[in-house]
Amino acid sequence: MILTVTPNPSLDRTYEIPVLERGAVLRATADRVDPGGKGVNVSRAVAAAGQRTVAVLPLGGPEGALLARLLEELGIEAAGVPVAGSTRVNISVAEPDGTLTKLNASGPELTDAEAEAVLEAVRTRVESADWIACCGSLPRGLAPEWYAELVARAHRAGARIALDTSGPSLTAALRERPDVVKPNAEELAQAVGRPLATVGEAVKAAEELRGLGARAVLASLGADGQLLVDETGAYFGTAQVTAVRSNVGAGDASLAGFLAAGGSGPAALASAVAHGAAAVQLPGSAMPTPADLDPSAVVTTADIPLDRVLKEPA
Ligand SMILES: Nc1ncnc2c1ncn2[C@@H]1O[C@H](COP(=O)(O)OP(=O)(O)O)[C@@H](O)[C@H]1O
Ligand SMILES: O=P(O)(O)OC[C@H]1O[C@](O)(COP(=O)(O)O)[C@@H](O)[C@@H]1O
Repeated sequence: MILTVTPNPSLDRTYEIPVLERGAVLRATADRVDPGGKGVNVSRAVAAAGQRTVAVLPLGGPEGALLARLLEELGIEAAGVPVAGSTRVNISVAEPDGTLTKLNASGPELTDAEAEAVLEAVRTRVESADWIACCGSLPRGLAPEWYAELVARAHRAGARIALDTSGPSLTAALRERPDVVKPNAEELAQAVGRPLATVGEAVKAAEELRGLGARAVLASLGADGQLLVDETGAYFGTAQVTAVRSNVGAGDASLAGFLAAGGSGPAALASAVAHGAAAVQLPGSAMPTPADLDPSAVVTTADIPLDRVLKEPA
């Protein structure tokens, strides 16, 4: 079972509009609402892959009730922790040329007791979890060390941890030796405090995160593919994509693919790349099912193109 933890989940509302004009009244041509937050998306993708998952998340207010209902409709088991504040709504505005503008709310402030209740919900399920994926930003009220505490407690209980977060909460958790961290290029650059222009610079940065405590680093580099750096070496994976429709949640789909394929080594990297490539070809934050995957479009290699200039430097 893959347990996910999303301390700051969301309802993701996507509006499609012809063009985004500041200061104007804009009419949407279509809109949709998806259950969101990075761990929730990982659970959606793991469930779509046909594997068992439980999503631990604080839920509050009418938005929290709707999020719970949407997860139920998808058949995803949610371990909801009731909180006083309302679950946030994040807005994405999608234009026909593929430009996506995102507005993420800060979400409710959690009390110390609510934050502890989330950790407790994890503790009671840790024994049945093959992996615990801890994902996304921390809501107000949680100290930057909250993920570090979660990693430490889960490790003491014998679980493996995948961590997808950024900034101080990533840095603080590294010393507790998470089994895999999944930064995107921007988060990787931020973590090492310098820009990344080539695949080789990204490999160096990932090695630095290992030096700081991460056992393995799965770095997603947007259109440039993905890197896995672990104790056996470094591997690079790419996949051909014909048309990008929405990259919302592509990193979450990748992490789900990685964990669903065992969570280590080049075969798991190939699964991560296949899931990322499939996710960007689907609308909104839709997560790929096995029918959407094209493993034949994926190439992985230990012969890393170190000098390759990143299309999206970070
Ligand atoms: N423009 C793109 N073209 C092809 N693949 C993409 C593109 N954007 C994302 N992907 C795939 O999805 C993965 C995750 O996307 P990325 O943007 O790196 O993560 P995140 O969503 O965490 O920011 C990439 O490593 C890649 O496999
Ligand atoms: O926790 P954060 O960093 O605010 O991000 C939350 C948002 O990220 C998502 O999980 C999507 O991930 P990406 O923005 O990385 O594509 C949305 O479902 C959610 O609205």
